[in-house]
Amino acid sequence: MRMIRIDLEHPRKPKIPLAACIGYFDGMHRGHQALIHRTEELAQELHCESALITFEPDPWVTIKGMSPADAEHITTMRQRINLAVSYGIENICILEFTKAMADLSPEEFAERVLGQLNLSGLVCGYDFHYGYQGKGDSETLKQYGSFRVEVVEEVADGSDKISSTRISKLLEHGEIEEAERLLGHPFEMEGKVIPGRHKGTSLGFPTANIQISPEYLTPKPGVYSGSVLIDGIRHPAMINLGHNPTMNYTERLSLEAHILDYSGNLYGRMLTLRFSHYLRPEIHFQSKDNLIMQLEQDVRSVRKLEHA
Ligand SMILES: Cc1cc2nc3c(=O)[nH]c(=O)nc-3n(C[C@H](O)[C@H](O)[C@H](O)COP(=O)(O)O)c2cc1C
Ligand SMILES: Nc1ncnc2c1ncn2[C@@H]1O[C@H](COP(=O)(O)OP(=O)(O)OP(=O)(O)O)[C@@H](O)[C@H]1O
Repeated sequence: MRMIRIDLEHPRKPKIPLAACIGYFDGMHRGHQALIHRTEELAQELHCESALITFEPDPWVTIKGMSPADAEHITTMRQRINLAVSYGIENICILEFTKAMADLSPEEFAERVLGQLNLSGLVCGYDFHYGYQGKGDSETLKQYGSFRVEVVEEVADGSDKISSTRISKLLEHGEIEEAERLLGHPFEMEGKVIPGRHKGTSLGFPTANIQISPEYLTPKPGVYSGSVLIDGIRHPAMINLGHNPTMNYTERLSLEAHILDYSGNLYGRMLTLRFSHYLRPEIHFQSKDNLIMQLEQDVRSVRKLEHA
């Protein structure tokens, strides 16, 4: 995989011709995957490499002045890149999306930004808009670009388009199975394992505490069944996104996982928590023993759901 960073101040031109798709691609859902698939076909047809063009930061941050911490996503930039590569994309082009770039007219954007990319073909969705006030679309791309433009029709599920917004809402309501169906892959949150307060160990349920990237949206707080991949082995896990009211209340939401059938030191490692089912809300128990009884019940639920 090759990373190509594009900005307005330092124009450059990669030597290899590219067939690319363009967008923000939060979640890399089934609609986005349709674009990737078409891009790979086009790359073969035009004898060039495949690429995905995306923006940093989120266009909402640049255009609407939203703070980066308020722009919440299903996937981090790192996950979007890894997913694109896992679906076969060879080059990732990141546009440094400044106010100056956002203010370019559709014609200027096609020339000064896309013109830097040695494009033979460009794939976009039927509703893709770009350029100052979103005035550009696939027709202006055909008009101003010196490459072939392909438009992918709407990928819908039921009567509605599959969209990042639709999937975000499902996650905020804890509807993990439905989110996974529209994503076309499991919902996962990744982060570094940081020290907790060692209360979990005293309960008989040690946990890996995950540093939550500010890039993420907040899924519905509560307890989930899921799994974690460690050294090539997938372990069932029970995940808590909450405030730990019984043992050690924390103001900020904490994300932690008790990994079944695993003992070892995970501090400092990157872990990817895969969410598969919402189990229950977090409960403020009257005693430590009641919490332990509930956690034992949660282990049984996880074993059943994760077939472990
Ligand atoms: C799967 C799971 C479910 C949990 N459910 C609850 C709960 O319902 N109520 C609660 O007060 N704490 C709950 N906790 C939090 C634990 O009580 C405990 O505070 C935490 O695991 C200790 O974290 P530490 O590693 O920072 O010491 C849960 C933890 C896990 C891993
Ligand atoms: N369901 C879909 N069907 C077809 N094309 C889509 C679909 N969802 C997004 N696209 C296209 O994929 C590209 C990347 O989408 P991007 O995430 O930038 O925009 P979006 O339309 O805001 O996505 P979403 O609606 O999922 O938030 C764009 O060209 C967009 O038009």
